Amino acid sequence: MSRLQARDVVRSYGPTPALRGVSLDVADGEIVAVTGPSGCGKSTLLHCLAGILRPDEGAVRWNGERIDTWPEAARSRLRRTEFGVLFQFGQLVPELTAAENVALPLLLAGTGRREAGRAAGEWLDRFGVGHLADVRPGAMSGGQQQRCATARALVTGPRVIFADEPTGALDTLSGEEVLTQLVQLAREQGTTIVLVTHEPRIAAYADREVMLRDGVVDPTGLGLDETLVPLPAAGPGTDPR
Ligand SMILES: Nc1ncnc2c1ncn2[C@@H]1O[C@H](COP(=O)(O)OP(=O)(O)OP(=O)(O)O)[C@@H](O)[C@H]1O
Repeated sequence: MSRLQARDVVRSYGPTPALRGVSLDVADGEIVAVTGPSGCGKSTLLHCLAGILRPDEGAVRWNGERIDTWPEAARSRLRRTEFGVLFQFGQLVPELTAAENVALPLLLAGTGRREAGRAAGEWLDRFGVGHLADVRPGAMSGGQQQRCATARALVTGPRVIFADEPTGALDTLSGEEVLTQLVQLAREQGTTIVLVTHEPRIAAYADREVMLRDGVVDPTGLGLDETLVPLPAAGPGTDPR
């Protein structure tokens, strides 16, 4: 079943069109990579799906309900509960320790301090950074910060993780390690992932790749201009039989 759906989504920034009519269905537990060249609208689509941006036209549905028409407070609540977001730079709160950062979404959702602390420790352990529980982001490597940020995105048990180039700031090895862990944990819990990336190696972790080009889904899926794709020869005299 497709629990997350975009229908004919159009979005511009002033005079600049970013999405020119994108439809996408994401099934429960599916891992979808959104790829395409720089500026093709990947981040805008992710932000529209996650309820961060509102489309100018079209609809975004979650569980069959239109969320793009919800007021900001309701969309923001959705992002604290059923949705989780993860960006290129983990955006950890610099004044808080790793454990406090990971516990934060739970505390905001009303979980008690003790339970939030316990869950934060458990998630930091799962990402191999339990020993950094009392360390602040400034004293961690980029990879360690991103592991903490990933733990924070998963701690509330979201149904969908929206990740925008989540490993883009890391070297290849650290990036793939973080991603492997994210994908493995998501698969264990049946969490859906919508992942924006321009790296084919990263996209290969997904079940499916959706390629955008100039604000629309590329029907060739190859990033090629359809008019340049050679068609099989046809017509009189060209029948290969
Ligand atoms: N805040 C903004 N203000 C004005 N134009 C914007 C803004 N954000 C994006 N755009 C424009 O919208 C289009 C789509 O941008 P978007 O960031 O969605 O693409 P992208 O595929 O994610 O790009 P990249 O891979 O470079 O991050 C681009 O032409 C971009 O310049």
